[in-house]
Amino acid sequence: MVNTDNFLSVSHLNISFNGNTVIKDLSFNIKKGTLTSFLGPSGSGKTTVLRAIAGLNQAFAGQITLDGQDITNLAPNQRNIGMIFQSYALFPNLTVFDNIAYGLRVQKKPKTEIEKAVTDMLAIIGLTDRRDYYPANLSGGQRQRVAIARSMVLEPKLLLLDEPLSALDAKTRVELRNQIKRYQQELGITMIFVTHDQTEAMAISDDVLIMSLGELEQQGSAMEIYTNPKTMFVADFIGNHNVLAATDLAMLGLGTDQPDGQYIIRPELLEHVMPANLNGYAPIEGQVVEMAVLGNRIEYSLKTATGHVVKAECMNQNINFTLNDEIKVYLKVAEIKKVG
Ligand SMILES: Nc1ncnc2c1ncn2[C@@H]1O[C@H](COP(=O)(O)OP(=O)(O)OP(=O)(O)O)[C@@H](O)[C@H]1O
Repeated sequence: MVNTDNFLSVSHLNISFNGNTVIKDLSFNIKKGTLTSFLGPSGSGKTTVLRAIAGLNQAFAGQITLDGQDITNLAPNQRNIGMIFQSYALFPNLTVFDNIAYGLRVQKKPKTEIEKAVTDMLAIIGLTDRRDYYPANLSGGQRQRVAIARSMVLEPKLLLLDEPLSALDAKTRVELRNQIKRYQQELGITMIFVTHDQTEAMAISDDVLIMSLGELEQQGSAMEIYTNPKTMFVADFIGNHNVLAATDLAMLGLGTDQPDGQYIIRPELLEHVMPANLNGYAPIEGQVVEMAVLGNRIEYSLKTATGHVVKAECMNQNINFTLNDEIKVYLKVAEIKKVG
C-alpha cells in the first residue's frame, strides 16, 4: 500500500560489477516531502544506489517503487526523477533563463507557462537579475543554483543530488546547502542528497541513511544517529565519539552495571568546568596531549594515567588550560551510552 512513509521504497537491492557485489541486500524507505542524506565513506556505494534509483545502472536485483508505481524496469526518462551531479552540466551556449526553460521546452509546454515557471524559479533561487547571463559569467554557487532550478522546474517526484556542493568553497557550500533545504521545504520536494560530509548531512536532513561497504548501517534523524548509534561503524563515523569497551570504562573509574559491550562518550559531555553539584558525575584526570582551536570551539585529548586517550570538546570562551597541562574533566555517568 502507498503511504507517505514509503513514497520511495527500495527492497533487496543487490548490485555487482564484474562479479564483485558492491550493494548487498539493501532495503529502505523514504518519506514523501523529506530530505534524506546518504552518508558514507568513499566507495560505500552511495552513487551506485542513486544511479539505480534514477535507472542509470543496467543490471541489478531487487525492486524500486516510487509513489506506488514499480519503476524497477522503467527507462530513466519515464521515472519522473531529477538528478543533479557535482559538476553543473549546464549548456554553455544557453542563458540562465534558457537553461532552466530547456526541459519544459522539450516537453512542449506552452510559452506563457514556461515564462511563468522559469520566472518563478529565478525568484526562488535569487537569480532574477542574472536571467540573461551565460554560465561562464556566473560563480560556481550560482551555476549550481541554476542546475538545481533546471531540475526543480520540471517538478520531479524525486530529486537526487550527488555531492552537489563538493566543487564549492566552504562558505558557499554552507549558504547553498541552507538554500537547498529552503527550496525543498517551500516546494515540498522529496530529495536524496549524497554526501560524505557528516556536518552537511546532519545540518539539512530530515533523515540520514548511513552506508558502509554497500550495506545500510543505520537510518534515522540526525539527532537519533548522533546520540544513539546502532553500530560501531556509525559510532566511529559520526561525531568523533569516544568508543570504549566495558573494561576500559572500569579502568577509568566509569564502571557500568554491564560487564561487556562497547560504549560511547560524546566529547562535548566531558565538562572542564567543575559542576556545582557533583552528584552523578565522575572525574577523569589526564594530561592535555592535543588541542585544536576551531573558531568558537576547542577540541582536545586527554591522556589518562591508565594510558587511555579521551577526546573532549568545549566552547572556547572560558578555557582555563593549555597543552601539556594536567586537568580534570567531569562526566555525568548516566550519559555513557551502549552501542546498539
Ligand atoms: N561502473 C563500475 N564498474 C565497476 N565498479 C564500480 C562501478 N561503479 C562503482 N563501482 C564500485 O562500486 C563501489 C561503490 O562505488 P560508489 O561510486 O557507489 O561509491 P560512493 O559511496 O558513491 O563513493 P564516493 O563518495 O567516492 O563517490 C566502489 O567500490 C566502486 O569501485
